[in-house]
Amino acid sequence: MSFRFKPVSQPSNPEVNEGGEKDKQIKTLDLGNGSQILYMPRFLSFDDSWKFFDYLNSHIPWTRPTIRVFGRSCVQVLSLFSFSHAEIVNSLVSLPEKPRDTCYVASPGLPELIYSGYKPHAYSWDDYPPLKDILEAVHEALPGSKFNSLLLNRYKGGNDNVGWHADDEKLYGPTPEIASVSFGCERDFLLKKRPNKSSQPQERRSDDEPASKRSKKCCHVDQHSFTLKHGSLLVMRGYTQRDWLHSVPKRAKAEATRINLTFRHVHGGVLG
Ligand SMILES: O=C(O)CCC(=O)C(=O)O
Ligand SMILES: [Fe+2]
Repeated sequence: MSFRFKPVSQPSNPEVNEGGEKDKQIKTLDLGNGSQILYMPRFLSFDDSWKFFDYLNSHIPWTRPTIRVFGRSCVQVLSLFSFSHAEIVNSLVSLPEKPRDTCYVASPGLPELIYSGYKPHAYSWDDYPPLKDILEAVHEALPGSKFNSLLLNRYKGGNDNVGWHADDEKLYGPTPEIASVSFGCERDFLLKKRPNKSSQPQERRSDDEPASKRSKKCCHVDQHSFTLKHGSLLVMRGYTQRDWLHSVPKRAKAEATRINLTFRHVHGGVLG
């Protein structure tokens, strides 16, 4: 199964902030010190994006890894030896290890991905042809980039989320480029600067300003937020994974499902 579709084309000058036509809009955000974000709200058309959403929702082998924990009070856990084997087994409950469904797709011969202590099975692109169509569109929009792996996330409502983290695993190299395509329910994507180890404020600050104002100024440039739209593409580049954290927080009002694809390049495989 493969979809024919037209990616919304890129404006001739991708450096232009909020380029001419609404369809072709690209926003670039320079985070400083060699980190950049690029955002195309209408990367794929509305209708194609719903086709992809329906396909992915029903065909991807989504899993939500669980951990088995003893479902009694902590005090009782301390005296586990007083329970029979059957009692212990009956008391085990499964808790979600990740608050969202995930799946991993990768080209053959790549080093295994291990993240947050979890080693996902690597599925093949050939099993899910529409993923190859989306990959092709991403490559077309980002000339010179080459992605060979994909982490998929499904958020089945406002409780599903991803906490603050950076995708800074060694196998992505020192300056990973991550291309993130979103379908379905809009969710907030937050970025915040990692604490500066030297703890020296980088901005000039005026000491006769009230402290509340100073901290407001400081936090303003150290945090950014995007509402990731259906069919959008967000790219994290340069040192974003080294210097910034990102998250998709819980949102009580986001009742519908969102599917997100994050394309990455793993070093050291057949494709190098
Ligand atoms: O869902 C998103 O937009 C972000 C997902 C993410 O950060 C990840 O998979 O590492
Ligand atoms: Fe991430």
